[in-house]
Amino acid sequence: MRNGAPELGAVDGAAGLRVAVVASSWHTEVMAGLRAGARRALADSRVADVTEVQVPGTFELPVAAARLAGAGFDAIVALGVVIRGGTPHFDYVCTAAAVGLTDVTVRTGVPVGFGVLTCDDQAQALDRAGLPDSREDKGYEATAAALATAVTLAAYAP
Ligand SMILES: Nc1c(NC[C@H](O)[C@H](O)[C@H](O)CO)[nH]c(=O)[nH]c1=O
Ligand SMILES: CC(=O)[C@@H](O)COP(=O)(O)O
Repeated sequence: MRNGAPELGAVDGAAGLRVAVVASSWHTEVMAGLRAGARRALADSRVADVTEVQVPGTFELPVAAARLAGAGFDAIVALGVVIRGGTPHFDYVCTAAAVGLTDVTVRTGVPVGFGVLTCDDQAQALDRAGLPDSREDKGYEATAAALATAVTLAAYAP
């Protein structure tokens, strides 16, 4: 079950896009799945111009996305994994990432795929990581969303 998400597949018209994938470094097994899912989505859509940037944590995704959005990329994919601990820190990291990435995409007009898992535990994260036993592939989903948005909005250039 994919919770109503659209079917995953190639994005027509995306082949010539210049795309940056920015990934955080926490929770390496889950992150490997998200990054692989993003690469599958890019390959399915025949996107060849791909730049990968790594940051320490999910909190650092917005500043990296902002810098990349100003560097001429057509779409950005932000990948991160935040797993709840014993304090409210989880809420602050997740909110900062969501608000920060939203600000970047709206302010710059560059589509940003939100590939940040915000999970209560490791099992939830693994189930959404696009790994062999995962039910969902959030890395693929976020990438396909960014590509599709970039293609759609190209017709409405500012
Ligand atoms: N707990 C998680 C973090 N925390 C680190 C922050 O993202 C940030 O790097 C730090 O506060 C320094 O600025 N990051 C994740 O990506 N995932 C977590 O579960
Ligand atoms: C989401 C996090 O930052 C997490 O590592 C914090 O764990 P804790 O709340 O136990 O400090």
